[in-house]
Amino acid sequence: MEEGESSRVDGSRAGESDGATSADSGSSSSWKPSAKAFRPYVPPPQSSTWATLVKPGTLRVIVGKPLVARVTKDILETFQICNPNFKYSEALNPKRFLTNPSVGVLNDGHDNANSDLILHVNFVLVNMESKQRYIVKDILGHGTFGQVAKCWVSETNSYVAVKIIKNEPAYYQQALVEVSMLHMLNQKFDPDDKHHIVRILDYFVYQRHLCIAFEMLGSNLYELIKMNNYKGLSLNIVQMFSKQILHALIVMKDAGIIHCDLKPENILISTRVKPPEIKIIDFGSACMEGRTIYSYIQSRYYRSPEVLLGYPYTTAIDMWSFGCIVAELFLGLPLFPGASEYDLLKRMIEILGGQPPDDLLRDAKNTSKFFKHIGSIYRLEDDEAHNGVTSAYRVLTEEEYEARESKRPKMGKRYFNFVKLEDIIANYPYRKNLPEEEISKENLTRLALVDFLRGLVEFDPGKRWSPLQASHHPFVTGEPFTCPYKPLLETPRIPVIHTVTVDHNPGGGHWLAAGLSPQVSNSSRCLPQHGAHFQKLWKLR
Ligand SMILES: Nc1ncnc2c1ncn2[C@@H]1O[C@H](COP(=O)(O)OP(=O)(O)OP(=O)(O)O)[C@@H](O)[C@H]1O
Repeated sequence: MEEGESSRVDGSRAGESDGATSADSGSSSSWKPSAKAFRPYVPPPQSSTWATLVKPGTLRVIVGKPLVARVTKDILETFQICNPNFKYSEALNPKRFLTNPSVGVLNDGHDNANSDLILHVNFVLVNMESKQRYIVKDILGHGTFGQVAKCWVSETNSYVAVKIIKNEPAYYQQALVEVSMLHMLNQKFDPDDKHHIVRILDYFVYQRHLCIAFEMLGSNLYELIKMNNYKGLSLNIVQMFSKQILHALIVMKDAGIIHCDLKPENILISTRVKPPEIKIIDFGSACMEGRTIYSYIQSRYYRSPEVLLGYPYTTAIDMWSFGCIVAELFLGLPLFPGASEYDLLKRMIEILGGQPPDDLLRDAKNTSKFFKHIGSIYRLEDDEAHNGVTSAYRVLTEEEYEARESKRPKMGKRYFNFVKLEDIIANYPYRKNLPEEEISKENLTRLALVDFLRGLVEFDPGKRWSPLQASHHPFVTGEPFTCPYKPLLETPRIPVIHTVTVDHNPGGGHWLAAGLSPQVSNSSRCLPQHGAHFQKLWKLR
């Protein structure tokens, strides 16, 4: 049984293949009963229906596949011959629930105790205004905001993913923001679908649930790593995905949108195209730059230092998460798998050999939770890598943290045999089948990767590279890596008032979105530099 399967249905699997059989035909009249749904025929007492005859699957245990195929062929006619009173009624089919729990306790019995709409296979979601029907076939995922269902659209002969938001005002409102931001990104910033952002197709309210239809995508990057047994992906794939994610981040920065939850689970592989293409999904936590409301954002492993410390944040937080994702694609494991926020910060400090800059620590709200202000200047342990940077703050020891917070911080296992980023990347085992002559090329690309990551997982959000700057790095462009990359400064953006107006009456009405214009920025080039960091990088070869 696959992960998550047990939670799908009350015991029985809501199989994709079942759905596909029915869906591919596009009509319920050609529905073929599943072989799993049979038990040997027992003459019914009087008038009987399908529901009284069919109990989920015993026949499969008794007979093999070919026999099942024969027995199930013309099954309705066979039943009719055996018992002329037999009537088939699809309405009486046992429902295969996709929502768990499937007991209707809210919203006149439509919703379960978690405010989720109770779905079953062949449940029909309807946009009442356009009359567009979405036939639910399976569940693709659950999340904070609700459920995502795989739905068949017979008019287009295709599947779409419909996110069905929980029937609660806060989720409804936030989901409208997702609709509005994605619409703006799709229509104004990426009309030709070239920037790796999921397409929104429709939105409507059904049974008091906001439903958002998206293009159907495939597995996410976490699943890809998992399928690869948590081994890292090859550098050319990491490079290809990095480039595509940067495309999306450039557009998002131009639009002034912060995703706020970038992680491998929210990057999906499109099944439509070859070579594989990824798309960013889940704008359910997104916000506009300069209008940041929430402080508790980003999934922990991908959380930026400024969010952790409670410092005003910008689109740069997505670049931090992006850096964490790129490292994870290469390593197969998260770079900073913090078991707690304290553990997360300690890991950042250990791996990067530094700490957030003093001006950030001075102004951040949560500094005292993690740092001690020692007044006199403190010389960081890893001076070599940071050219003798000093600080007036020292990170608390575990004991000091415990004394302050009255609880011991959770500390996770260290997975890598090396501590520093450079060493972790350089010593990561080579792919099994890597030819000898490829090794020096691989080493050089690894150097480029370290240099690339250094610009992304940079403590200082002001120094962290923008997506455009990062997109010119040799690791992304494939140019030979000859020196540490120094991006050109970006032209400051002319401040634009970003307004995201949400249509509070969805169902096919008008879209109101932000009026923005993308800003053109300088391209970047690599300037030679021969600092300690560069020499250290070359030593790795
Ligand atoms: N367009 C899509 N195509 C295929 N699967 C999708 C699509 N959109 C979402 N999913 C699946 O549904 C899951 C949940 O979607 P999403 O992340 O948008 O919901 P959420 O409620 O915001 O989740 P979270 O709690 O992670 O924020 C995803 O992890 C993915 O597996």
